[in-house]
This record gives sequence, structure tokens and C-alpha cells, in this order.
Amino acid sequence: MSIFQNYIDGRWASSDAATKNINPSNTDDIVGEYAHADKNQADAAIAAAVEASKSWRYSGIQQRFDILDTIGSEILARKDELGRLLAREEGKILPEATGEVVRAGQIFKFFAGEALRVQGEHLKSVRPGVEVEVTRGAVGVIGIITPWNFPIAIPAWKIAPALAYGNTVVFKPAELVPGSAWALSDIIARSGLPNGVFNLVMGSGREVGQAMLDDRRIDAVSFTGSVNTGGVVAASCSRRGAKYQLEMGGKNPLIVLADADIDNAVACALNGAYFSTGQRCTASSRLIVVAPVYDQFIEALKSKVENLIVGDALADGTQIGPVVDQRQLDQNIRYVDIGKEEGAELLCGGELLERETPGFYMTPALFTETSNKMQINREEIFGPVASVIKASDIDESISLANDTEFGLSAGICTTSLSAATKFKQECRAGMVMVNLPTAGVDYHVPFGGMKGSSYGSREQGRYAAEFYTTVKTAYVGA
Ligand SMILES: NC(=O)C1=CN([C@@H]2O[C@H](COP(=O)(O)OP(=O)(O)OC[C@H]3O[C@@H](n4cnc5c(N)ncnc54)[C@H](OP(=O)(O)O)[C@@H]3O)[C@@H](O)[C@H]2O)C=CC1
Ligand SMILES: O=C(O)CCC(=O)C(=O)O
Repeated sequence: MSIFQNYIDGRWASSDAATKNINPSNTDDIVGEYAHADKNQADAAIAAAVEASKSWRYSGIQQRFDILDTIGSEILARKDELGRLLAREEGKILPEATGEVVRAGQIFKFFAGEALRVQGEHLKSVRPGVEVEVTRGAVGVIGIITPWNFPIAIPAWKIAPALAYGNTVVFKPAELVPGSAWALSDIIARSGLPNGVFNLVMGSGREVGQAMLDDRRIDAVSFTGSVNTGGVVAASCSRRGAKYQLEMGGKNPLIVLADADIDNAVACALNGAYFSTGQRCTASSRLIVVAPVYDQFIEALKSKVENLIVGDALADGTQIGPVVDQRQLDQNIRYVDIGKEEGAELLCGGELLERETPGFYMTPALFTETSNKMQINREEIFGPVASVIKASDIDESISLANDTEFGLSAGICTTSLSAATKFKQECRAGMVMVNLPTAGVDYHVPFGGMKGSSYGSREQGRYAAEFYTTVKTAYVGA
């Protein structure tokens, strides 16, 4: 089997060190062997990005538009093939995987347009005869470190704005899912970018990722992943004064009020808590339901959860794919045990499951009789496990929703305009949803959270310019 190589300074590197990319739906299926970069390759990638930055930061906006638009077009044209690859390596079911690929293509198209819309200001100085110009320029070299749960969309929403605003990139994807990252990099490599502007270094976080964090030549780091690694990124970058942006966990609440359309509330909970196997930082892991509809909601949700079809991500009809790997599966089952020990009632699921092929399967778990103080309601599980918490009214529901160290996404199901307005105002989350699942977002508007979920300026939409540009104020005398 030939090795999919790293891309450094406009060339595919040659390296024998490789990691096997394993299909979580069928661990006998090896998706491919992907190069495993070391510190030397990280160093070469960073050097190439520094050199390329000298001219790319001054590149024309039409050139940037054309390149990003070309990348977006190829991703969209190959959505079915890339969707299959994503489903095969990450375990997301095929329709979701294809949807993610489409989203990645749309993101490149969006930022192609944004490259044309970089704005500045021209002001009078308070000193007579002096003019002031405020412009936005490239930051320089951006280190991009991404997780496994959105193997093409998250890289896209970091790489596209980085390039659109004239930065060069060193990209380190999660080792678990190098296939989509490599395919995206192959498309970028053929898009007409000058050598060194974009570099791919597949390798471990501890070696390659840490080398990027510690390297003074990397001006800014954009990271999505766990809270623990986010802390490492923050400490390393602040030590050397580099700009950084973190997207981390969530413990996202979905509130169901007594006046909610219960069928829709159940559909929102089912989608938010279990789709994508619960492996979304926007997943609804805490379902806060008011007493008058508590029993009705639980009964309806339980019957839906029990009937979810768990299986091979590529098979027709599968609704919930496998967990991404053994480590994550062990973590999920450990939390199911913790929930039981804490006194929560496991209404259904939470068991290992065998399918025709060896894979990381479990039944989606639903806990009731839980309190917000329980560990299962405080820590991000990142699997198909959700808890129901009973509340008396909207005030207690919002107070429970806010009682968490996280603040990424939050939802409410209600038919009351005033309840929805109150929730939107008082909920301490970066994204608030009314009669919609907490997960599943648009590609052209800001994405990010409050409190422990995020740090730095927002990702996506035109707000991304804040992170990927730096502001310069010029004073011009007569
Ligand atoms: N909020 C989110 O979107 C996500 C949250 N998670 C949460 O994190 C848990 C663990 O998942 P995991 O994938 O291990 O998350 P990590 O935070 O460890 O991984 C995210 C990325 O950071 C890299 N990395 C790891 N250590 C370092 C380091 N010291 N310096 C620089 N980069 C580093 C990883 O590399 P490598 O390829 O070696 O892993 C990966 O590319 C999950 O169970 C879940 O709770 C996970 C994924 C996404
Ligand atoms: O909900 C979504 O679509 C985005 C989720 C996400 O970005 C994440 O889980 O990291």
C-alpha cells in the first residue's frame, strides 16, 4: 500500500513513517496509510510558510478569489466520493458525511467572496493636514490544528479564511482521520497557490502539534479540540505572545417548555443528542424539561431512541454510525457507568453492540432522574449519551442551562415568543437556537461560544476576519 504523503513547500514529501487509517465501522478495513511527520518536517513546513508569506501577503485579491473558488468547486464536484471517504474513516453516516463535504465546499466559495471585501477606513486626523488610514493585513503564518469529528469542515473553516486574508498555513489534522485532510490538501495543492503558502503535516499532536505551538515563526494558532489540549495551546502561545483562538467543549442544554410542540421537541433532542453519534461539540447532552410535559416527552423520546438504527456508516438506512475509536468508546461506556453509580436511571441504551463487522458500536443512551450536579451533566462525554433534567419553569430551566463551565450552544422548544426572547437574552451561550437542534449550523455566520467553550474571536462568516487579519493605522502628513 503506498503512503499518502505530507505536502511541504509545494512538494509531496517522501517518508516511510506512516499511520494506518482504520474504518471504525469495520476495523478490518484499512482506509490507507498516511505519513507520520516528525519535528524536522514540521520545521521544514514552517520555514516554507515563512518564506511564502513574504509575497503571498501582497497577492492580489482576484488571485485569492480564483484559487479559493476553484478549491470550492472541486470539493462540491466530488462530494459523493469525498463523503464516502469521510464516512469510512470517521464513522459519520453517509448523508451526514456528504453534507459536511458540501459545507466545506461552500465555505471555500464564501471566503473566495470575502477575499474581495476586505475593508479599511479613511479618517481625518485631529491634527490639521494629516490623514489617517486604517487597514487590515495578513497576520503571517497560521498554525491550524484540528480534531477528528469534522475532518473536512473544520479544516475548511480555518484554512479558507487564512488564505483569503493573505496568510500562509501549516495544517496539522487529527491523526485519527488523515484521509479527508489529505484529500482536501491534494485539492488545495492543485489550485494554483504558490509553493509554501499551504503545507500539510500529518503527525501526532504531542510531537508535530507541540512543535508548532512552540515555534516563534508561527504568528497565530487556530485550534479546535478538547479542553485539555486547548489549555496546552493557550499556555504555549501566551508564553511566546502568539495570537490564538480556541474552540473546545460543550455541555449544551435543550430546554423543553410546557407549551412546546412536543413532536418537534423530541425531533430536536434526537438530532441534537444522537446524530453524528453525539460526537459534536454542539450536541445537546442536557435535556431540561419542565414538569408538566416531562413524562410525555420522555416516553416519546425513549421510543425514538430505542428505534434508532445503529450500524455501518456506509450502509443504507443506518441512522447512527460507530463511535470513532476504542478510546472514545471506552470513555462513553465509562460515563454510562458513572451515571448509574451517581443514581441516574438508565432508561435505554448504553451497551456495547455487535454488528456484522468488527467496529466500535454502542446503543444510544438516555438517562433520566438526573441532577445538574452529576458528573454526567458537568463533563463533556462526546458520545451518544444524553440526560434529562426536570425543571419547574422557564426561570429554573435557564438557570440550570447556565449552570455549567461551558457556553457553546443552547436551545429552547416553545411556542411562546416572550419565552423565546427571554431565553435568547439570558442564556449564556454563543449560539442560541429556538425550536431547532443545538447542533447543525450555517457556514456564513459566526460560530463560537462563551465561558470555557471558546477563547478569542469568533470563527466563520465575516467575523473570521478578526482572527486572520491584523489592523494597521497609518498617519500621513502633507
Ligand atoms: N470540541 C470539539 O470539537 C472536540 C472535542 N473533543 C473532546 O476531546 C476528547 C479527546 O479527543 P482528542 O482527539 O484526543 O482531542 P485533542 O484535543 O487531543 O485533539 C485535537 C487536536 O489537537 C492535537 N493535539 C493533541 N495534543 C497536542 C499538543 N500537545 N499540542 C498541539 N496539538 C495537540 C491532536 O493531535 P492528534 O492527531 O495527535 O490527536 C488533534 O489534532 C474527546 O473525547 C472529546 O471530549 C474532541 C474532538 C473535537
Ligand atoms: O453543529 C455543527 O454543525 C458544528 C459542530 C462542530 O463544529 C463541532 O462539533 O466541532
